[in-house]
Amino acid sequence: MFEKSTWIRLPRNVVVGHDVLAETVSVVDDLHLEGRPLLVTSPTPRKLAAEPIAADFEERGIEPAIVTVEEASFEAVESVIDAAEEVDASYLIGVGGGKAIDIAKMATDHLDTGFLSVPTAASHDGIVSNRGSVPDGNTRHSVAAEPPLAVVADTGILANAPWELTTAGCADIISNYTAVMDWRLAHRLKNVEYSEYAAALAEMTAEILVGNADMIRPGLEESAWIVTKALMSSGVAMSIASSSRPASGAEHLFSHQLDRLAPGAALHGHQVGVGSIMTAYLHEGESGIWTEIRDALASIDAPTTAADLGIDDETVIEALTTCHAIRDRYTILGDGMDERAAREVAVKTGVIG
Ligand SMILES: NC(=O)C1=CN([C@@H]2O[C@H](COP(=O)(O)OP(=O)(O)OC[C@H]3O[C@@H](n4cnc5c(N)ncnc54)[C@H](OP(=O)(O)O)[C@@H]3O)[C@@H](O)[C@H]2O)C=CC1
Ligand SMILES: O=C(CO)COP(=O)(O)O
Ligand SMILES: [Zn+2]
Repeated sequence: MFEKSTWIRLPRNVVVGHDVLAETVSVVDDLHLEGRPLLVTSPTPRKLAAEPIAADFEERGIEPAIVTVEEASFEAVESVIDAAEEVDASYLIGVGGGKAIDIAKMATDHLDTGFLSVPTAASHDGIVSNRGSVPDGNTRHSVAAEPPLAVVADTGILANAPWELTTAGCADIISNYTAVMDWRLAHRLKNVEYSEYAAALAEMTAEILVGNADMIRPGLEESAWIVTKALMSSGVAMSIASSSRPASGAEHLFSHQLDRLAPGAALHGHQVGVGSIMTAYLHEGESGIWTEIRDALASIDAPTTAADLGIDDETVIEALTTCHAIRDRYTILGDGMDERAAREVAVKTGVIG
């Protein structure tokens, strides 16, 4: 008897383009959301986007509340939950980079309300996904969460964000190549649940981005459009899989370990990009796509070496040889890399000197 079932949760509206920030209230109307919104933002995006959105609500006679978070932490999530209860918020709107959006996402999970995602930086694929990532003790990887009810991605704001944030988002997408390689390996060796649709979508997202890498340049809204669509697709792949597997393999384990060993040294996407160069080499060897991944990252000024990340060689080796143990997720790293082997792959790929 066929008993399989799945529940794929996706945003109802994804609005991307020039000046769409001004459509946020209309997006709320289209969701038939009533009551008072709580805007969750951080200092820079507050002026850029949260306050203009608040003004639009006020013009409609709705008095939004705004809470500003300074760092990604569970204390910040708690403060947002308290603020939402205090103002009796009907729904949340995360306005900012990954920090503001993920804190809104995690708080929403607790409050059982919906939230909108208004990214001001195309810095990683959490802007539309059903995954939330707030550092929790030693845990740095994402946990299951509700995807946003809607996403409003203003390409003008995204194009004017610091270029390094956009290249981090690009690198996070490019790393889908190796994430899917690990997912397929885990499925073949360990019978890990696998979705060809989610894998194909995640891989295609990386292929399209790499194929358009030469069109991705600072300050161009067209570039922001390409990157944002890729981040959306990657987030949808995670929602289809109900897992971050389509977008997170050994390259992410490496990055999460760097978050512990060298906190704040580099952006998430940049770390996973460098990790992807090395894990692609582990999967396919000298003649594999590791050089294409490295060259695609280099073509958009994303880091390709430890030095580019501002992380010393020994920390890279320590992360590479220990990161297999931080999560129950089978990857090409198996039960852990030998130090000499780690040094060899890091040197051969040019990641360390
Ligand atoms: N859910 C998921 O799948 C994932 C979630 N994450 C999470 O996302 C966070 C990392 O995302 P990231 O976006 O790098 O972090 P932030 O939200 O901290 O943004 C990075 C920096 O960019 C600034 N900023 C944001 N938008 C703009 C803009 N338009 N113009 C100028 N500056 C801007 C922020 O300002 P300010 O300092 O004022 O905030 C901050 O200094 C982490 O908390 C991580 O845990 C990471 C990967 C995956
Ligand atoms: O960053 C992510 C996907 O790009 C989320 O992956 P993790 O589950 O490894 O945190
Ligand atoms: Zn990522």
